[in-house]
Amino acid sequence: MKRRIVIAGLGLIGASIAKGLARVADHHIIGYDINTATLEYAKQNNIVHEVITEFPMDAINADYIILAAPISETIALLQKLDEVPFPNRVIISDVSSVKQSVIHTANQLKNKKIVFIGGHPMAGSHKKGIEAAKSHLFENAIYVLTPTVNSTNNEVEELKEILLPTKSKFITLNAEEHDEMTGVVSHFPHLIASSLVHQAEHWAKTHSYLPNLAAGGFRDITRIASSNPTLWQDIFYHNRKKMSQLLEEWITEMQFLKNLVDTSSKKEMIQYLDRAKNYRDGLGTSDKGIIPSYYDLYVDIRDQTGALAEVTQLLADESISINNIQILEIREGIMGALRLSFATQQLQKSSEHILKQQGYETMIEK
Ligand SMILES: NC(=O)C1=CN([C@@H]2O[C@H](COP(=O)(O)OP(=O)(O)OC[C@H]3O[C@@H](n4cnc5c(N)ncnc54)[C@H](O)[C@@H]3O)[C@@H](O)[C@H]2O)C=CC1
Ligand SMILES: O=C(O)C(=O)Cc1ccc(O)cc1
Repeated sequence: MKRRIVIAGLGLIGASIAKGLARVADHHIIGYDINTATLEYAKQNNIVHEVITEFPMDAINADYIILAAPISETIALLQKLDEVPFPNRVIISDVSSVKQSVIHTANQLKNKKIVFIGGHPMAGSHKKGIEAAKSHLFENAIYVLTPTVNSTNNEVEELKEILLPTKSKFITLNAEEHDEMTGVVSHFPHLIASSLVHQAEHWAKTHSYLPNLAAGGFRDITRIASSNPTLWQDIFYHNRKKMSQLLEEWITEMQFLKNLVDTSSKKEMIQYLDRAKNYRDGLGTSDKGIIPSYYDLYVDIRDQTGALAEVTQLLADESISINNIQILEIREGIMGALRLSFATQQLQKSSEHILKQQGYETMIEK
C-alpha cells in the first residue's frame, strides 16, 4: 500500500515539498489548496497525484498531512483537523517559519488519532506561489523538527523518513529555541533590510541620483527586502515578542555605534568591525543554512558587450542551469564580477571548471 501524503497549501513551500516527495514510488501525494487555480496548476503539471477540494474531510484517509499554508491559516487548518474522525493514526506536520503558536495549538488537540510534529524547512526564496516551486529547494538545507508531548521518537524518525527525498538535514529543537534562533538570524534581518530600503528611499528625495549609487553592498544587505510582504507580516506577528526584544537590543547597539562614530574612536571602531568580520567569515557558506540559499560562484568579467552572454552560453552548452545571476560592482571599462548561483554544489564545481578552462578567474567563498 502506498503512503498517502496530503499537502495542504500548494504555494512555494508546499509544492516544492510535493515535487520532492513525489519522486518516491511508494508515495501517493494528494494536494489541497484554497485557491482553485493553484489546484488546477498542480494537477496539470503533475505536481501531485491527486487533488482534493473538501478539506479537512477529504483528508480522512491520509497517513501523513503536511500543512503548508501561511502560519495563521495553518493554525486554523489544524483546529479543523481535530474534528475529523480519522480511522487510523495520522502524523500531521507543518512548515511554518514560527513554531510556538503552532505547537501551542497542537498541544490543545483532543483527537487521539493525531500525532503532531512541527516542521520548518529552512530555505526559501523571495518568490511565492506554486509556479516558483522547485523539487531541490531544500537540498542540504536545515529542516527543523519540533516534536510535541504526544509524539514518540519513532514517530519523529518515521516523519524524517517520509521527508528524506527533500535531501534536507534534519535537526530537532523545541519551539522556544527555534523561534529565538530564527528570530535572530532569519526574521529580524528582514525587518532591518526593509528599514534600510526605507532610509534610502527617504534620502532619494534629496538626491535623485542616489539609486544609481546603490552598489553591491546595499543590494546584498537588502536582497531579502524583496520577499513576500504578506508572508513576512505573518512571521513578525507570530514571533512578535522576540521581534520586540531584538528591536530593543538593536536600538541599544545603534546607540553604542553612534557613540563610536561621534567620538571617532579609531581603535574601537576597528575592533568592532574586526569582531564582526571574524564571526561572519567563520559562518562558512558551503552548506545551505540560513545565509546561503544557493551555491555561488563569482566570475571576473570585463565590462564589455557580450561578456555576460559568453559566460551563460558556455554553461548552457554543458546544460548547466543557473538559478540566479547578479552583476556586482560593474563600472565602465573596469573589471566587474558576476555572481552565479546554482542549485547544487556539483553544478557550482562543474561551472568553475568550465569557466577556468576558458581563462576566466573564478572564486568560491569558503
Ligand atoms: N517562503 C519562504 O521562503 C518560506 C516559507 N515558509 C513557511 O511556509 C508557509 C507557506 O509559505 P509560502 O509557500 O512561501 O507561501 P505561498 O504564498 O507561496 O503559498 C501559500 C499557499 O497556501 C495557500 N493557502 C492559503 N490559505 C489556505 C488555506 N486556508 N487552506 C489551504 N491553502 C491555503 C495559498 O493559496 C498558497 O497557494 C508559511 O507558513 C511560511 O512561514 C517556510 C520556509 C521558507
Ligand atoms: O534566504 C533567505 O534569506 C530567506 O529568508 C529564506 C527563508 C525564508 C523563510 C524561512 O522561514 C526560512 C528561510
